Amino acid sequence: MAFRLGVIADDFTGATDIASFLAAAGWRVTQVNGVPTQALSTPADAVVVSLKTRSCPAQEAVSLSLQSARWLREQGCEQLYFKYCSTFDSTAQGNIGPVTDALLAETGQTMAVLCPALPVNGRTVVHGYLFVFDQLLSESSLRHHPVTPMTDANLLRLMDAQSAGQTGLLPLASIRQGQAAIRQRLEVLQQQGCRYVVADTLDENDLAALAAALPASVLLTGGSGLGGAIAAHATGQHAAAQTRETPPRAGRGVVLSGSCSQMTNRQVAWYQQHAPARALDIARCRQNAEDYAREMAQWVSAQPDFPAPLLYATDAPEVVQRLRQRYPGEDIGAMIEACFARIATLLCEQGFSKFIVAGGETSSLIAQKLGVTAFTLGDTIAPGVPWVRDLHRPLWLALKSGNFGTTDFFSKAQELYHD
Ligand SMILES: Nc1ncnc2c1ncn2[C@@H]1O[C@H](COP(=O)(O)OP(=O)(O)O)[C@@H](O)[C@H]1O
Ligand SMILES: O=C(O)[C@@H](O)C(=O)COP(=O)(O)O
Repeated sequence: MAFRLGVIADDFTGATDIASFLAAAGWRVTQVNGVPTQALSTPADAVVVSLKTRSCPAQEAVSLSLQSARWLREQGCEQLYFKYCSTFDSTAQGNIGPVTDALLAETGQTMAVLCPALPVNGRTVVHGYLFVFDQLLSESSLRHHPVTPMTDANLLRLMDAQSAGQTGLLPLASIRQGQAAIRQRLEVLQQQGCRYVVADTLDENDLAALAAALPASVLLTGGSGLGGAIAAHATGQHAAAQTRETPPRAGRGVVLSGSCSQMTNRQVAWYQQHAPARALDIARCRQNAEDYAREMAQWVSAQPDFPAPLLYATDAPEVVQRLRQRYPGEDIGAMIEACFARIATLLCEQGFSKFIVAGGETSSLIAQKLGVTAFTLGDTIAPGVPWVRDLHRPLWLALKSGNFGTTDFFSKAQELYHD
């Protein structure tokens, strides 16, 4: 069963993000979680594999990405797309570089394009520097990310540091001259020995120009912007008129926030004014994770009058930093993720059917521990954040990337419920 694009996403929020953009262009999208073991059974234009490989050891990320690539190609995928964060979230060791290198070796392609830009959410690339709205990545709140702090905005330097080859630039001037100039520039860079090409991108027109010009011989990597543009180029539509499923009002829900991004801090502060909210006590969680998770799940359960109480670990960068210093050498982030995942599992066992989750790592672990193996796409709450439903049961999730959505996001998600 041939299909156009096989996407390997390095976290679950990123996967639902790109799936929503591909679907918005009118493509049929199948989204599976983890390396699939069974053959594809439904016709699709794109298949998205969600992994949790952004911050795990590079070898593990490479292995899971290669297994996914092989499965996608066996199923008839024409072109691979490695989806990572629009803010290039990675460490000096990876995992964007090592996974890109492995995929190049696997496909026999000799060049990869790097296009994290997502203009609709303020991510642009100019002269190879990544901006978050009007701030350089390294001056934005992403410099304080608890797991992958981004302290350099130069994508060429970042890629050179974590990969085996050399990176060149496809400048805005070439992109704006159109297909011939783009291809010519790629050839020149190839002759100069570049394996990776950072694409400058300011707006949707630049993404469209790239989508039209990039040859099949180039490995596609980046954010959801280029993915959406490729689908739109194929269908001729940007926003296909489609009605998508939304969660029912009936059934209990919860908001679990494990992101410490600037936007999530605002969203948590806003939502605390509208619903019962409780902060995770990290010290107690550290002492006895199982008992503490049970206590928190009980607290959520004991708020039956509210459609979605909030539990959060979300905090300001200086608090996160202090916590790190207090427990040196401990992976506090992973411990908090595990606590949220346990709470989600306990609530699911009690019949909770709607989970609104903030944070990519947090969302990935929760979806894995809830045993969700495939999603079906629902309505979009904010650009890049759709509701998704477990393909096999009436369990709904809204998996929000740290920095996506407006201040009232958690309420906006619930405004889409249907009677
Ligand atoms: N108060 C806190 N102190 C330290 N780490 C935290 C705290 N709250 C959350 N974290 C961790 O920070 C990380 C946030 O990453 P993630 O869930 O991907 O959010 P984002 O989408 O903002 O990147 C997770 O590993 C989470 O467990
Ligand atoms: O591309 C993006 O920005 C998102 O899809 C994404 O991957 C964000 O990651 P998190 O902020 O860690 O959720």
